[in-house]
Amino acid sequence: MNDKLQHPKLTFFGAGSMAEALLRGITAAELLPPSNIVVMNRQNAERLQELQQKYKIMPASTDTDKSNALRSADIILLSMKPKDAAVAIRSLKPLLHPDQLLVSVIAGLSIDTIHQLLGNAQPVVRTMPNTSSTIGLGATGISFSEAVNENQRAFAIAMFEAVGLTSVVEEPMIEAVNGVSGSGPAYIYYVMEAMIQAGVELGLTPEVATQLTAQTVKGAAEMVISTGENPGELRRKVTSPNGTTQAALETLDRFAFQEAINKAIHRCAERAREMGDAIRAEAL
Ligand SMILES: NC(=O)C1=CN([C@@H]2O[C@H](COP(=O)(O)OP(=O)(O)OC[C@H]3O[C@@H](n4cnc5c(N)ncnc54)[C@H](O)[C@@H]3O)[C@@H](O)[C@H]2O)C=CC1
Ligand SMILES: O=C(O)[C@@H]1CCC=N1
Repeated sequence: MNDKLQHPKLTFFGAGSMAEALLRGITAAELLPPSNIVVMNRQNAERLQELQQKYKIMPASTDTDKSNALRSADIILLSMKPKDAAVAIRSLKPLLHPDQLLVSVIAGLSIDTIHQLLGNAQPVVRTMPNTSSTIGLGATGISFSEAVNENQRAFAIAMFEAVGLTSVVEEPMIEAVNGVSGSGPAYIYYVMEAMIQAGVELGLTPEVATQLTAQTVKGAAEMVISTGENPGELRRKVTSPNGTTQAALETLDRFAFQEAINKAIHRCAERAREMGDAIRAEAL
């Protein structure tokens, strides 16, 4: 990897919750000196000051600073909401040079739509990370446009490996990644909310119910990862015949729990495609 990409200049185009999750993970992993990182948003200067204080990065709040941050970046991380993507990416057209790398975390936004908006075949890395990147336990699907060179590919993978598990997939699989792991933390939080509520109804304090729930989820995940056994095998080891767990699982089946999760994930992927189509309609 040439020196330029060993310490590339990285500009965050968007400074919201996903951007901060990556920023925290990347700075904690010391992948880049904070002085190489510039963060910009639409207009919230206070937000930029907060990120500068927390991560020692450089804010870009004036129009001149923003243009300079985009022109001089080796990598631009597109981290605005899908509804804002078309306008933001079009604004890049007069600023980009051919060897700058765009890295997108934007749900639904395809590489081809980015190319349509820019009118060129800019090197683009399309990803679907999740907010667990904040603590280095992220799960990211990553795909590449043809123009991405080996150094850019290696650094992009290193960026997301710095914040968790990274899986190279063909671009059409990114919506499936969105359904399973991009939005996945929210499904687990939803289950945890219900577990905590039930624990409190049964007499536990909210603190104890939360601690027991969090440790149970963490332990179950670690059992899958460290034993190599699949969730079904591990579930059966918990389920004593006619015992307490079987009674609980039968209740979950009566409420079509697994079917609900399955349909939610398919709907999530479908929504990502809908959002991508909406951005593409703006690009045409
Ligand atoms: N939140 C999550 O768990 C995940 C989010 N994503 C994707 O990350 C992207 C951002 O999501 P969030 O961080 O949740 O949204 P957010 O609303 O928290 O942050 C969006 C940021 O983009 C900035 N922005 C919008 N238009 C801009 C413009 N024209 N110029 C400069 N900055 C602009 C906003 O000021 C804000 O800082 C979305 O596309 C989402 O699909 C992807 C994976 C997970
Ligand atoms: O809910 C969303 O659209 C974003 C993308 C994946 C997680 N959050």
